[in-house]
Amino acid sequence: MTSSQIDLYLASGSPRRKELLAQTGVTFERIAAPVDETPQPGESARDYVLRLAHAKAESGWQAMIAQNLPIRPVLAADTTVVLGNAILGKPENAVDATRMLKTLSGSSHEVLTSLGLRHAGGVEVVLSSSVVHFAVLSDAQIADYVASGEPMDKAGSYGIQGRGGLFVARLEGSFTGVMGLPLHETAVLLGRYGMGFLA
Ligand SMILES: Cc1cn([C@H]2C[C@H](O)[C@@H](COP(=O)(O)OP(=O)(O)OP(=O)(O)O)O2)c(=O)[nH]c1=O
Repeated sequence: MTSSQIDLYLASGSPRRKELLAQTGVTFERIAAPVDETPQPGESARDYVLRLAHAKAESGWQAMIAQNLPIRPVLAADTTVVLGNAILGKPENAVDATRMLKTLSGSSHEVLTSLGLRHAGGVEVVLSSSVVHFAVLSDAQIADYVASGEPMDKAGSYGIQGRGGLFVARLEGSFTGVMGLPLHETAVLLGRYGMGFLA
């Protein structure tokens, strides 16, 4: 593929986002976009997740400029699990993953995924919200799941697309949004800029 055939950059290290974005029919390259993911004091989960998508897209754009790369739009996303007032990000270790899974067991939580698209005219952000109902999990099920390693790089310490899907009794919303990149919203956003299958 020549450089001029590439539509955009994906500012994400997430393998899920790479796999899902390919389904929208766009061609892309990844670009590294490190950002500090610490929530600000008193920040709501919605404000937090939108701020991070914005910051990741902007960081990718600045990396493109700094590296003298061809100018293209930059897409980024952020996924956060919200339980009551608590924002659950990726676990720090197995103990943290166990703690999160115990709080999610037998209750419902919200999963927010924000998209940020940085282009020459500025940044556009979009939010996808889903409600996930978890079954009651036994201590042994949680210990087994944590030992599998699957929770470690995932917000809320589970992956709906993997073994974590066995814990999901019901989902209201977007399966791909929970997984990290809501396909419908992504395709509509990119389509507005003439990219992908919904252009
Ligand atoms: C809830 C849930 C999250 N996740 C993942 C998606 C994201 O990769 C991760 C949330 O962390 P994010 O900070 O959104 O993303 P990331 O650090 O993995 O990647 P990047 O910032 O470079 O784009 O959790 C799943 O894979 N399945 C799930 O069911």
